[in-house]
Amino acid sequence: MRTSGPSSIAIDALRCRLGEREVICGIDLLLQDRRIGILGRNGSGKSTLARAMAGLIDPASGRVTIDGADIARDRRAALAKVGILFQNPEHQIIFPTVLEEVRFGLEQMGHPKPEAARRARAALKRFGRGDWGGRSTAALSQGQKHLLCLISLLAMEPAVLILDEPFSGLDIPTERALRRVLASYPGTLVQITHDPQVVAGYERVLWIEAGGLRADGPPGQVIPDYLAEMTAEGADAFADL
Ligand SMILES: Nc1ncnc2c1ncn2[C@@H]1O[C@H](COP(=O)(O)OP(=O)(O)OP(=O)(O)O)[C@@H](O)[C@H]1O
Repeated sequence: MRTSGPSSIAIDALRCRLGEREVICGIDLLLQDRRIGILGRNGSGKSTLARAMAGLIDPASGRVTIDGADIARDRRAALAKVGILFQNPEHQIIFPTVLEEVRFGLEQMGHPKPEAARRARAALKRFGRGDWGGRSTAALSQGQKHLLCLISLLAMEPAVLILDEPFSGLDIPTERALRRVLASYPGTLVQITHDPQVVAGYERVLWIEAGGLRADGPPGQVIPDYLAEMTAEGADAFADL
């Protein structure tokens, strides 16, 4: 892999609107850690922040740069710098065959077709799926589709990989297999999750609340406060029933 250490993700006075709503309300962060978790309740703005970090949302104001590249404005740089894995692989897979799917991102990065095909085959082989090239993407199982999305992203060797709860709904062996693939990823991983356990071993955890940063620090500091608040709210809600 090209990347060997953490990238520098700079989020400056970021505000994002969806329709009439301001969903990210002024976030400033400098992230230089290899493993970063993002926690927060439903609707707090985690996915919107992730999309802005991947350059998929044009901020209302402020900006996100990764290693100096403005991710929303410089699409070619964005493709090399950052990849994002969504919860539903159906939203990510667009080609009828596996090889076309893996090759596409590489072509978008500017690799000529033969080089893109060579890299795509090499990536499939690296993950023990050298025989998948001609397979129909529609015929893959859910777990296989997740793996294909992961291989397609890793083939592009992004400096930063953002995971927007990609493994919810997978069975335990499939999730463990995909996590093993990710554990060896040398670049920066940003993992969005509701489950603090998933990011307990990470270097840094961000807690997003109502579009802002509620807490930021090592997991040992942020997770207990997050759990205490979520548990207390759960108890209150139950008392109201
Ligand atoms: N297209 C849209 N137009 C207007 N508001 C939207 C749109 N998409 C999402 N929102 C709202 O923006 C807020 C943040 O959504 P976002 O998906 O970023 O939250 P989240 O923390 O990822 O939530 P979850 O954990 O449920 O996935 C939510 O209140 C949501 O209802």
